[in-house]
Order: sequence, then structure tokens, then C-alpha cells
Amino acid sequence: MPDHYTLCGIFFSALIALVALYNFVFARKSHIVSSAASPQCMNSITTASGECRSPDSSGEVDVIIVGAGVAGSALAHTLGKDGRRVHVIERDLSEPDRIVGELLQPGGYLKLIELGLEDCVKEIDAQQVFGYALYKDGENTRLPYPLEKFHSDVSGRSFHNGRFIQRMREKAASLPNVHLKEGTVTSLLEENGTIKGVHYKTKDGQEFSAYAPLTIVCDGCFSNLRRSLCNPKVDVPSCFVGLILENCELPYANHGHVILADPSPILFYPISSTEIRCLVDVPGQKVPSVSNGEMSKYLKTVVAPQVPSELYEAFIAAVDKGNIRTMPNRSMPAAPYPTPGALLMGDAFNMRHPLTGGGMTVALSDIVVLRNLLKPLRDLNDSHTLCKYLESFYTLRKPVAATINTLAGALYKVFSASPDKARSEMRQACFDYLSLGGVFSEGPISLLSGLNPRPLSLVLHFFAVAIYGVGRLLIPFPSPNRAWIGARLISSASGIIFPIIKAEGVRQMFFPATVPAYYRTPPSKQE
Ligand SMILES: Cc1cc2nc3c(=O)[nH]c(=O)nc-3n(C[C@H](O)[C@H](O)[C@H](O)COP(=O)(O)OP(=O)(O)OC[C@H]3O[C@@H](n4cnc5c(N)ncnc54)[C@H](O)[C@@H]3O)c2cc1C
Repeated sequence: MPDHYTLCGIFFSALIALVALYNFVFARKSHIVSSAASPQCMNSITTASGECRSPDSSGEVDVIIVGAGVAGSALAHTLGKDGRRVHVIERDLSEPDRIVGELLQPGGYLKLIELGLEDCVKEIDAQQVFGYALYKDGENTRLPYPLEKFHSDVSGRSFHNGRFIQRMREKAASLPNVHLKEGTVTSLLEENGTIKGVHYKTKDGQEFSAYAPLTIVCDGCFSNLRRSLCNPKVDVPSCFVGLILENCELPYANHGHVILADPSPILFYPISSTEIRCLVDVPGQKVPSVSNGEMSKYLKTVVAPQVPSELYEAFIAAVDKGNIRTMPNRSMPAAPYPTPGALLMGDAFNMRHPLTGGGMTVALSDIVVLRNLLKPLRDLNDSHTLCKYLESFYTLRKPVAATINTLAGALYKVFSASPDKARSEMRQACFDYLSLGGVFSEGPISLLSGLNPRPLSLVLHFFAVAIYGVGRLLIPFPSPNRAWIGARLISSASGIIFPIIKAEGVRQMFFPATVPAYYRTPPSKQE
């Protein structure tokens, strides 16, 4: 008896040929509209700067931001530019040295432009990224970002995460109304269900309290503060092992490289003019020990033979050099408890597998949504009304965020090796489908790059891959065994994508306009 995910899969597969044709035509039209609109967005930011400052607000500070990573520092600059008095509390203001957040998708770069932060990728030896190269079993295919309709400056950017963050922190701190302070927030201050501020400790052990009508928590993937603000269901499907390759060239310059390796993908991309980041995915929550040499052995014996020959020597040299870092890959759907006086942003709020490099794009896109919602508000002091109004944030962000999140989770499963014949057929079908070029690569890469993150397009391409896989099995010589594998392929594809969509929220993702919060108007306008 087929389960309900399988039935949904069969339904989608049956509809797909018809709808896909319509969708491709529609996608092209809307793509042109959105690209033409982007320069206007840039202008509106410049002219609106400083508009929202409440001249008669009672407190010293309008907004407290906890954490000045990617989300916190971009948000501090954005709200500061809109005239808010912002107090940022960051645990460590020195330059971070991490293996996360190093490739910003072009969709994220467009958001950076919208926020007026595009100069933060300048002077840090950031590299332009123009697309991906996908490798499987000795074959490879190039998947360029569809950038033709954008300004020549628009592309992905890859860099040292710490350098990017420092640039954003400096830019935020250059505003007179933004105050950055080093300290660790230890708790949120709550009164009758409303968050009034935070309690924090400085490095020399002094303790302070800070108060503001709105506290935005951006304390990242290991957040200690999110517990009271959301229902965190964190999944850790794998870990990334990070290395830096030197003195070598990528086979495709200025491209991300994804190797569909066994047991799971390996990534390469430039992070400066002389360094290439390699991230090796290791399934599960435990990685071989770095200290006792197991990791080096694993990288040399299991991973190295699957690395493109052009990178092999540099890979071995990087392993021998020994600067091996690891990081858990977490995913967590957004499940907020709307709380007066507080909001979560960035990884503290929502995470997805980093395979597709979507985290910073989602964080920056969320900041644009929030900024637009807050802009007309003069006063943030009525926490309950503000909280009700900001419920629309959770719906307005969904189509973009959920598309990027779902793609990341689904692609990670499809790109990982499996002993199941149906899963390995799906993996091969995905590689071959993307290799077809034209709309078959442009659609998925538009989703991944954040240039056109539309939920329906995601579902259609996902099932188009599944149908393509079934077609390859049945044409030209169908057999009962091949038909059975095809049926299991559809079932397995459904079992991958529908649970992720369910966790994201079907209604908010596909029908946001039916959610009442979508239409909330700013409280000041209601008055
Ligand atoms: C291995 C890996 C690779 C990734 N690669 C990419 C990629 O290529 N592209 C991409 O877009 N995304 C990538 N991501 C995701 C991306 O890194 C995150 O989405 C992004 O960094 C989220 O920004 P954030 O501001 O929420 O968190 P962070 O950038 O982690 O910032 C959190 C900040 O809060 C501070 N902080 C924490 N606790 C406290 C406290 N109690 N008090 C005060 N301050 C505090 C921290 O010091 C830190 O500065 C990757 C993730 C992983 C795990």
C-alpha cells in the first residue's frame, strides 16, 4: 500500500509535463521583471535612509542585537541606517577564523546591494563566482548562474568569512547611532512574558543589563538564547571537514566544484586569489579523530582518490599540513514562539544543510523583509502590538527561505551515495538532468543561487528529475524489475522532499497569501 508521500509523488509526476511547460514560460517572464526592478531597490534604500528615527522615543536604545556575525552586523547597519539607536553585544569582536559562510550566492549578493552593504566584499580579496561544476564518476558538467540579465557586477562572491564580517562590523560601527560592545549575553530579561532586554558579561567579568523595546537575537547556530523564543528541532545529518588548498588552480576558474563522491559530496571553491576551500562531507555526527591521525588517513585513503586529478597534489599537501577543521552541519526549520519584545534572526532562527551555501542568502533576505516591515514604524515601544504585526515576517520570508532550505535538504540526500538502487538511479538522473543544459540546468541553478527561489519551480524540477530517472529506466527496454525500481524511485523522491516541505509549512510556502498575517498593516497606519 503506497504511503501518502508516494501518492503525492505520483500526483505531481502525472501533472508535471503539463505544468512544467507553463512554469518555464512563466518563470522566464517573472525573471525579467525581477531583474529589471533591482536597480530601483538600490535607489530607494539611499533616499529612505534615516527616515524612521522616533524623535520622542523614551528609551536610550531602540534595538539590542545579540551577536555581530553575518546576520547581526548586517542588521545593525541596516537598522542604524534607518535611524534606530542600536546596541550590539558581540562575544568576540576580533576577526573570526571559521570554515562557515564563505560563499555568498548571487541572490545573497543582490540582497547585500539592497542593504547598501556591497562594499563589504571589496578589499578582502573576495573572488567572483559564476556558477558550479558538478563531477560524477570521472564526468563533469558546468552549471553557470543565469546572470545575463543582471548588472555585470552581480555574481556569487567567496571570501574569508572573518574578513567579510569585520567589514560589516566596521561599517555598522561607523554609524553614530550604532554602538558595538564586546560581551557575552547570558540571558534575556523577561517581565510578564515580554522581553525587556538582556543580561551580559564583559571579558573582565563585569555584569551588565541593557534594555530596549526590541531585542533581536542573532547568536548563530549554537544559540543558547533561542530556547525560550522557538521550538528548536535541530538535526545534524553530517559534518564538514575543512581544508585550505594552496598553489593550485580549480579546473573551472571562479566556480564552485561539487564532487558527487562516496559516501557524500566534496566541495571546492576559491576563498581568496591564492586559496581554495575544500569541504568534505562526512555523514553522521562523529568524524574520524584529527588528533590520533584517523582523519588524515580517512582523507588520504577514502577522499583523495575521488578528488579531481588537478587538485590531488594540493589536497594531499593540505592534509599533510594538518590545518584540518570540522563543523557540524545543522538544519532546523523556523518554529518561532512570537514573543513581545524579541525576535530571532540568522542561524539562531533557521538553519539548512550548507551544501548549497544558502545560509547567508536566507539571513540577508530575512533582513530585507524585516527592514521593510519596521521602516514605517516610528515607535517600537508597544511590544504586544509590534509582536502581532511582526507575525507577518514569518509568512513573508517563507517562499524564499523555504525554497532555499528545502533545496539544500533534498539535494544533500540526492547527492549522497546509497546502496539502494532507486536512490542511486535518482542520483545519476539528477546529474544527467543538470547536464542537459538549457532550462534543465538553468531552473535548478536559479533556485540554488537565490536568483529565482520559487517553491513551485523547486517541486516541479525535483519531480522532473524523478520522471527523467524513470524514463531512463524504462526506455527503450522496460522490464518488470526496471518498472519496480522506477516506482521506488518516485516513492523515494517523495519521501525526500515532502517531509522537508511539511516541516517548512505547506501553506506558508505555497499559499502565503492565504495566511491572515500576510496582510498585517503597520500599527501606526492603523491608528
Ligand atoms: C560548515 C558550514 C559551511 C557553511 N558555508 C556557507 C556558505 O558557503 N554560504 C552560506 O551562505 N552559508 C554557509 N553556511 C551557513 C552560514 O555560515 C550561516 O547561515 C551564517 O553564518 C549565519 O549567520 P549568523 O549571524 O546567524 O551566525 P554567525 O555568523 O555564526 O554569528 C553569530 C555571532 O553571535 C556571536 N554570539 C554567539 N553567542 C553569543 C552570546 N551569547 N552573546 C554575544 N554574542 C554571541 C558569535 O560570536 C558570532 O559572532 C555554512 C554553515 C556551515 C556549518
